[in-house]
Amino acid sequence: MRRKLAAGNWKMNGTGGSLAELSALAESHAGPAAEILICPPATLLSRAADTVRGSAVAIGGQDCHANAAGAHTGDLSAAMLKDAGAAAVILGHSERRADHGETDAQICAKAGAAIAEGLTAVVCIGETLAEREAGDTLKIAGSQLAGSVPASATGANTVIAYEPVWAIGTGKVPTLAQIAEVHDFLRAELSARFGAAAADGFRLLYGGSVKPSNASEIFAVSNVDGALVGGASLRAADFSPIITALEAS
Ligand SMILES: O=C[C@H](O)COP(=O)(O)O
Repeated sequence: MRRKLAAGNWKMNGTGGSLAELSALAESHAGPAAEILICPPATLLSRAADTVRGSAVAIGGQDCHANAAGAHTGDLSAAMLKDAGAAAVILGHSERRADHGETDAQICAKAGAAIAEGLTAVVCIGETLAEREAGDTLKIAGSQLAGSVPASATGANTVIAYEPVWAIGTGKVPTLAQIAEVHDFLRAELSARFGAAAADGFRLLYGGSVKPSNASEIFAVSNVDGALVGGASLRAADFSPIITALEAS
């Protein structure tokens, strides 16, 4: 049985004052039925980890380098994230693919490094609007999944987040049938690669304009094991009802 996961990606948002939102979240979900993960900017990782210590909320990074150490100005290794208190790391988010030109091969190497360090790799994939309109959604999902997920991945160390690029921060959400089509496809692709039993262990998150108002219907979709939430994860008042909806699903 897969444990549901509510993951929040704060992206490039948040300073010290934002930690009050984390405290509020931890207090209102003391014994959650779902796993809760918040990925703040790297500048807040240590303080966020201190803030949630002893609670049910885990902390994650938003990227890591594939190498363990060295001359990579501005980058952080998986070991550094772990040292700062992270239990997981988001990799291959579409904003990193677009802003930093990250390729599937680079994301795969980062995920392998994160897994080797004991972090959960949250690997993101998803099509652009042009790709969807060209009828290439499943082709893109399949190739990004195959290229970005390392051979060392298991359901215990890797989570897949399906995030259609056109749904991120736009208020546009795919139909429930469109979400189901991709998630069912991803499960089948994982099954073909890792075998049915192993594939069954991977959590598949949906991401893109998830809000308290649409969370319940999305969580009822086949093979949706949780969400990767951006804007609505910044405030406990918004993220909390999403967690509650996931717990009830
Ligand atoms: O990582 C999170 C996603 O990019 C979703 O962002 P959003 O909930 O603001 O649309």
